[in-house]
Amino acid sequence: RMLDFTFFSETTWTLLALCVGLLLLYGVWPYRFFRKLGVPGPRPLPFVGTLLDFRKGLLSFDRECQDKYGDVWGLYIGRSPILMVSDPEIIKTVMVKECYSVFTNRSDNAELLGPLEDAITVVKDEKWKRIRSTLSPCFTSGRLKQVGIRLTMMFPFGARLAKLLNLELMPRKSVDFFYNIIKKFKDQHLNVLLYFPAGLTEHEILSQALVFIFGGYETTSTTLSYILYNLATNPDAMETLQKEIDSNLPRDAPVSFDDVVRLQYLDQVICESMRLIPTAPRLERMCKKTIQVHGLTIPEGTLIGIPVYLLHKDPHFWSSPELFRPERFNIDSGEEVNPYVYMPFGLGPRSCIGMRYAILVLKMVLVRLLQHYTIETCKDTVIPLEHDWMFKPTQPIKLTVVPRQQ
Ligand code: HEM
Repeated sequence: RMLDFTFFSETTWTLLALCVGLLLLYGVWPYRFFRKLGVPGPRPLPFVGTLLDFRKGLLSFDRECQDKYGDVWGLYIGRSPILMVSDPEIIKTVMVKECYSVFTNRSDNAELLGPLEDAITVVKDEKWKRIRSTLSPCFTSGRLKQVGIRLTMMFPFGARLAKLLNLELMPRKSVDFFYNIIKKFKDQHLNVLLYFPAGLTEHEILSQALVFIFGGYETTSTTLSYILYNLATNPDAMETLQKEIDSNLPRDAPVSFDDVVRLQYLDQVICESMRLIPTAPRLERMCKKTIQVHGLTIPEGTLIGIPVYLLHKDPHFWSSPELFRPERFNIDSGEEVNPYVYMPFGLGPRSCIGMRYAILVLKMVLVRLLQHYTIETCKDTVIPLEHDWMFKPTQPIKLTVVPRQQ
């Protein structure tokens, strides 16, 4: 049946067509951005940009782009451009050299308001510098030594937290929930404030406490499960590690900070696991001032994306990148690690503040666990590990824990 065009008047049709036209124009308007800059990249679709390409998987998509366009390419997350960079020299400038002057902040994250608006991860410029320098002394090795053995005892509490935190994003309700718990705790035990250096307001202190719970717990436990997965699928490495632990530490004595620092192979296992499966597969920095970097003009307001996962597996920088070979991190191995293509905890002044603490926790837990158990694969273990587009394992990681003979 023919459409009845007389249903609307001519003027209405014209207005409708104009609206649709304007809507489409609105949808594709931002896509001039990289064209103007001369930066190549996959063709974006109206409104969604290049988001649908993520269905191919983060690594395959980034690898495909790098193969086609080189070390600098442009993507669109919806209508927002993101300039992807995999060139070590540009990465060095963005993350380290010009961190304070140009690339100080991450993207604006409108969701993190309320209790988290003062969080060190989201605050900007001078405020970030003040909070960061106030918190940094909490993470020196001297402070970590004080924390020492007590660390491992915090895990049962953490397990309960994990259940509550098993949420995709950070819904306001649960953020408020934790904020109130910490506030109550603080009000009842005023002396905990003594552990915090002066210079932060109460809201700022509580925000940081929240960030440490949200940002520190999940990352550490995810990293731990990847390490156990890599050890289980590489039994030779597991055996070497257990030998190192057994020959250096008595089985039932408490494990100290100095004990775990001495274990070199343990350190290499952690480094290699975080190379093969980085917990944070991409990093970002916002450009706050137009700048020329190695011949590339980056306009103010451009978001830079660093494809960590891609860099960690780039055959230009790693031999047999798909293999789990902790030895490559041995200083005597003769294999050089380029610091600008290896960044499991980020890079430069805005890198992870909890890195040393997290590594200490991982080492303590691994030592205690592997003294008494061997981790093995079972029929339900998915090999190789598959990730969804959000970089979460598509299937839960299932392993067998076998008690060792005493
Ligand atoms: C294995 C566990 C962890 C991993 C893999 C990890 C990884 C990261 C990464 C990749 C970043 C972004 C760095 C960048 O943009 O250059 C980051 C930032 C951060 N992490 Fe961690 N992290 C871990 C544990 C922790 C822990 C235990 C804490 C707290 C006690 C923590 C606190 C933070 C904070 C506060 C930031 C933001 C720093 C800033 O903006 O100045 N992280 N982390």
